[in-house]
Amino acid sequence: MGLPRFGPPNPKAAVGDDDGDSNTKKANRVISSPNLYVANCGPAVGLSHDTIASVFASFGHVRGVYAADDSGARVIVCYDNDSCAAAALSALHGRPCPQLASRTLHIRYSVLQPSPATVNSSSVQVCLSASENAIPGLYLLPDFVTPHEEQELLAAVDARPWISLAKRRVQHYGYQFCYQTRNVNTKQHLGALPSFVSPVLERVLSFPNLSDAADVSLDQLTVNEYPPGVGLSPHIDTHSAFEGLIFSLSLAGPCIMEFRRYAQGAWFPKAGSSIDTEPENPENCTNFTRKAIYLPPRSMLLLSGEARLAWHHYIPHHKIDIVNDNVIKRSSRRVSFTLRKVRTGPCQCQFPQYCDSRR
Ligand SMILES: O=C(O)CCC(=O)C(=O)O
Ligand SMILES: [Fe+2]
Repeated sequence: MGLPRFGPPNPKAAVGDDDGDSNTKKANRVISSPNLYVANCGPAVGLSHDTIASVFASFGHVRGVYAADDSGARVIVCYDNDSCAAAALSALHGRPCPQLASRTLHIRYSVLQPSPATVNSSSVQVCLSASENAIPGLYLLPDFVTPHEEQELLAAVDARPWISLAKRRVQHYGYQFCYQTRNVNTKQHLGALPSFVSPVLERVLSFPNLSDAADVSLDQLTVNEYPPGVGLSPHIDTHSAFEGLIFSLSLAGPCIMEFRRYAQGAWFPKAGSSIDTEPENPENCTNFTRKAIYLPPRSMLLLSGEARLAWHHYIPHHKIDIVNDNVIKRSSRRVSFTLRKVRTGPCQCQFPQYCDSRR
């Protein structure tokens, strides 16, 4: 389930701002909350959530400290009641705090935000290994290619034409992927996968965790190049388009990948619409379980079974990721090689609510 949601503070709710604005002061007197929005404070400025919690705990029981956004320098501190928040605000706002590296904190009351659009994905616990993440069928192998091989793969794709999408660039091999239908045209074979990817394909054959029956005759490659701050919307790779194993090699830079298991399956019909109309954007749906994993450069991710068929995967649109209180900057680009096998018959999986072959 998503974490508690706290919107940005009401701009009229600032307390102690010395702006002499009588409307602001009036608003300050009437608005209070057990939640504080604290700026100039967070992992990006060297203050862990635990350290922040211990300082704010002098004013009452702290229920939690959450990232307020993806800056790493603004947090939400939640108390049990308004009076603790008021005491912390009046003691700590606007002056250097010796226990927090003498930073001057800027504190306002925060308000609960009803819109799901601001769910803060940076505050989900990010796992460093697939076993810790514990989604059946998800595997991550670090150092799948060497730094030298990484440079060769990047040089190979940079020597070939990129297709520019709105926010990122792509290349397709084997079969063209169509973003409108989220499918491939199986009648239009572009040819064998290029030779620069052969060492990767060979190594995939000995990927641990593959069953003897696994079909790893991968025939479709999509190369994605993400600039910093660009991610990918939540999606399940179309069941009818691709078989059950999806490999994704990360190159040049890291990211986190979030996984969401939606209670309503993969189809989000808008209220009043028929099941055949355009699905609602899953980012507007809130009823899901979430997990996240850190993908370092040169690692290979395998999505199989439940992880491939029933969980949406998503790359948050962040310039930094917060992993165990550490701020990890997205580099100037991340390039991924997604390797799949195009499906020829309908999917007959165990997850009909996520399967377009059953619609
Ligand atoms: O960039 C990645 O690692 C994932 C790409 C992806 O999910 C896709 O192309 O469907
Ligand atoms: Fe995908």
